[in-house]
Amino acid sequence: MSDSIDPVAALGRLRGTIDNIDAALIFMLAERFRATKQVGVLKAEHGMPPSDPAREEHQIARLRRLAEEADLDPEFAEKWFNFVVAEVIRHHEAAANGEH
Ligand SMILES: C=C(O[C@@H]1C=C(C(=O)O)C=C[C@H]1O)C(=O)O
Repeated sequence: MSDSIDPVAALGRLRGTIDNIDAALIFMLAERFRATKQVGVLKAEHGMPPSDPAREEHQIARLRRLAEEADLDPEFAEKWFNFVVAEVIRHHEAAANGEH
């Protein structure tokens, strides 16, 4: 019966799950940036442009498909991707300017 649920305990359990997911996201983002920073160095060393719009277009299409499958708003998935890529490009430009 829902009356027998302790709402404070339920909130605590859900927040524990949220905190674990937030921690996993931070670790995954750190790994992603570790990889993209290496891409930035590679591009800087070989005179390649920081951004690759064709690659990004493919990634966005793929992420939107995955988001739909996962019942996540594809618009949000695209916004998240563009937010992360903007930071990646900033790193790549810094690497190209010898700031790494
Ligand atoms: C990491 C790269 O550089 C940029 C950043 C991307 C990303 O963060 O996924 C994708 C394409 C590029 O605009 C790459 O070219 O693979």
